[in-house]
Amino acid sequence: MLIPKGALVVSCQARADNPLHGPVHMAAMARAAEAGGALGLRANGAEDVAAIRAVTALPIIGIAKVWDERFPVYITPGFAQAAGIAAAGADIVGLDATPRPRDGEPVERLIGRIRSELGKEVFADIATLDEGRAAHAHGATYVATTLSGYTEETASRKTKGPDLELLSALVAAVAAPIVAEGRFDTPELVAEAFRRGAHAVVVGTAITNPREITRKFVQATKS
Ligand SMILES: CC(=O)N[C@H](C=O)[C@@H](O)[C@H](O)[C@H](O)COP(=O)(O)O
Repeated sequence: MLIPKGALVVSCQARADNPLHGPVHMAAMARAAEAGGALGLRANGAEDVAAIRAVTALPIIGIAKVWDERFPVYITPGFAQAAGIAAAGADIVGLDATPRPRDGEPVERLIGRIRSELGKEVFADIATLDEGRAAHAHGATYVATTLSGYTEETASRKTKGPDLELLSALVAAVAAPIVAEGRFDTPELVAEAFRRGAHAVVVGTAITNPREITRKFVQATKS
């Protein structure tokens, strides 16, 4: 299933150190997001994807994060991870589509194999306009601003807010549905992304991470 135009996609992820870690909490989070009007979901790991698949028919962007200090790429670095989340019920496979070193085949080959061998759409997380262009040329269905500010080359772009400039540049130059993701943490920023031509917007932390939301409020008690 594809992500409809104008969709709010909610990313339901909690790392191991987060009290909400685990498929039971993430499936509940996904149900809450759907009840609130989300038209798509993003989730990490086969367990969480399977638990979410069991409670919703919404399109799921599945990713599998693997941290390995030898490689900077951690979002679905190889075909084995992609196959795992596809088998768990993801409709779309999300992956790091930057040309950085990864534990696996080059990203262009990975995208091709996900499409031809798994029959899944590909959601390309990128950090620059050139990476967006390349991901589209390699056959990614969606191109998303997810990694802006999180790669060495773009570290200076990790401002408080999202990378709206990159979003606009991608919309102008890449003939694929462009998804706004990364630090879209207010309804106003979501509206701004759509004004700039985003196909969909993915929101994570601001909706599904109560620890971070609480920290923001606590900060206000100290200012
Ligand atoms: C850089 C990276 O690893 N981003 C991850 C990708 O899956 C997640 O940690 C983010 O929460 C997600 O992209 C949504 O963004 P935000 O939580 O800012 O709304």
